[in-house]
Amino acid sequence: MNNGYSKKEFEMKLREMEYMYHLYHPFQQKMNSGNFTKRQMQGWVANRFYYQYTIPTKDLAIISNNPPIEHRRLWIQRVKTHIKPNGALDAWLDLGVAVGLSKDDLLSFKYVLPGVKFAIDAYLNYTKRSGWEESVASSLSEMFAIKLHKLRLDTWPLLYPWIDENALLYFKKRLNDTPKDNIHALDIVLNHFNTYELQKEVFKILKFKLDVLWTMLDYMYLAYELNKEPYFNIKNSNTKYLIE
Ligand SMILES: O=C(O)c1cc(C(=O)O)c2c(n1)C(=O)C(=O)c1cc(C(=O)O)[nH]c1-2
Repeated sequence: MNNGYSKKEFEMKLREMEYMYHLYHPFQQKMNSGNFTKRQMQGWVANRFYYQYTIPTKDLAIISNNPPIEHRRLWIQRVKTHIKPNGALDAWLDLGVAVGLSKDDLLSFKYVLPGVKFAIDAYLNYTKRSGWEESVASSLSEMFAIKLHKLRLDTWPLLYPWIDENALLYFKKRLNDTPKDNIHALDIVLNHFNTYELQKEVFKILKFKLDVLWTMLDYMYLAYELNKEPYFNIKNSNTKYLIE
């Protein structure tokens, strides 16, 4: 074992960590079962937009940490798929409009809860100060996202018929791009982290990322399920995180 897991075993161990994925968070489970109110859907879409918006910045931070040219070439594609015209970010803005928000609402980030922002910023800051291979490892939670994107595409038209089906394009796009992104990221991680000590580090990194995703939903649950947004108990606090 001191020599580390084989690539196959290592990948299996990483995939086993799926049980902590935000798929199993009660807020996400409520969304998946079709029981979200319109306000909860709006809250999720507006808060998640900050994640979407940060992802390409995070990918540029990875590139700024000097991966070899062949990896830079591939990694820059991730940035492009998100920020190009009619790319993933535009698709998420369309989703926002379909759930009753304006693009300006999303781009102002006025509904982003502080706890959600702190969690996402922690991810971005991690990639700014870590080696590029470590940061690539932190993207691996995306291996588990494919199931979620597919589930939303399959079930939302029935569960949430008030959302225009064309606005689900974001999930279609990610279903197309995520498998390619995952193969590249996993290839880097499996090759680079090739001793037990290094592999143990990757388990910690992936757990950190799972914590980021779970924590985002904790704060949304507090605000949109339990109605305890920041300063909720303070009279005249004039809180601006709530969506009417
Ligand atoms: O809807 C989801 O549950 C989900 C999760 C994740 C993830 O696990 O980080 C990503 C995405 N979606 C996603 O759409 C996306 O573009 C993405 C990029 C990354 C990353 O860390 O580089 N994660 C995710």
